Amino acid sequence: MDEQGLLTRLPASIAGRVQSIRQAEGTVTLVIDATGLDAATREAFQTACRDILGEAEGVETVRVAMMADKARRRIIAIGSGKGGVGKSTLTANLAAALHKMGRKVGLVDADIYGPSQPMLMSTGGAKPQAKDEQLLPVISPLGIPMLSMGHLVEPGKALAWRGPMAGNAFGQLVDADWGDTEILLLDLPPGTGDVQLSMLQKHKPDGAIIVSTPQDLALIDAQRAANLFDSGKVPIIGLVENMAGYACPHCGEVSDPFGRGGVEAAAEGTGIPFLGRIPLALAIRAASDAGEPPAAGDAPEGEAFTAIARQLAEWLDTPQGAGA
Ligand SMILES: Nc1ncnc2c1ncn2[C@@H]1O[C@H](COP(=O)(O)OP(=O)(O)OP(=O)(O)O)[C@@H](O)[C@H]1O
Repeated sequence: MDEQGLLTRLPASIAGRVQSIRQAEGTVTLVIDATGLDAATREAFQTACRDILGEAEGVETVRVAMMADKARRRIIAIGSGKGGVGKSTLTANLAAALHKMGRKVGLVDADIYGPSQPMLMSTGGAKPQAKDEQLLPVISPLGIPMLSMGHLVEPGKALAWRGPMAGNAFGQLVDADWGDTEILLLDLPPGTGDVQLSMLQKHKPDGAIIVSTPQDLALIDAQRAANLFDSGKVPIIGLVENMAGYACPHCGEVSDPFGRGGVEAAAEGTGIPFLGRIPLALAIRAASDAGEPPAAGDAPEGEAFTAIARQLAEWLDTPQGAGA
């Protein structure tokens, strides 16, 4: 029986609340909107789903996830095996694109080596307030709540931090008062050492995106990042290739200074989804330096970011992304 067929078996009161239903190898996974339901009704809905769908042909297991009234906040980490590959640029633009799509997105810049989000999001110099010992995020000109290591310490000061220290400061950022933020994007420090590991242990993200440039060396590092997330049991949403092909601003010819297709091939080899490529473009760098993420506007250089943000949004709506 297909998913639609399974859905019709459920009473309308439950079926109307089903956010997603997926069936694979005898397991049916349901995500149900539990807004306004009391504990007894939730329990009853879960039991009914298990009983009714468990009787359908070919169904062995029924998994039901109830999304609480206040949607659970999902943390998505953006990582890279090495620095300078565009991890922060991607994170800022994913935040801008998701915000534009109407998602309640916030941004944590955990990059102690070079916190660049204050510049990318035009919040340099802002000092976060605290209430009851909890930090209050700074609101960017785009309306995106954010906190950065750069808001907490002077440039360069956090560089010598070791894992536990960085982990504590990071905990303060993630445990801030994020209000109704539903998606928290996490700009991780580049690399795969104890600093990153301690951050993942402190707050396990719900999913991770890995950024790489097309060079072989960057790809080897990206594989290390994949191993780091695997060992922390963080699902990898996919790989993004940045600085892929250079469009000459004078003649328009596209060249591939770092090769082409390497990240996609690497993704294929490891079974990690490939989310897309972002060209190396002067306009991206100029907009980033000006604190105006291109994905916030309608300029063509924002499109590649928006396409990736759309895939992230889709992943978040799957049972796995919903934490089912
Ligand atoms: N697609 C792109 N086209 C042009 N410039 C880019 C692109 N992506 C990133 N850059 C530029 O490359 C530099 C490094 O980018 P970014 O700071 O995002 O990298 P990163 O991986 O976060 O680095 P790190 O975390 O090591 O500081 C920045 O100057 C940024 O503007």
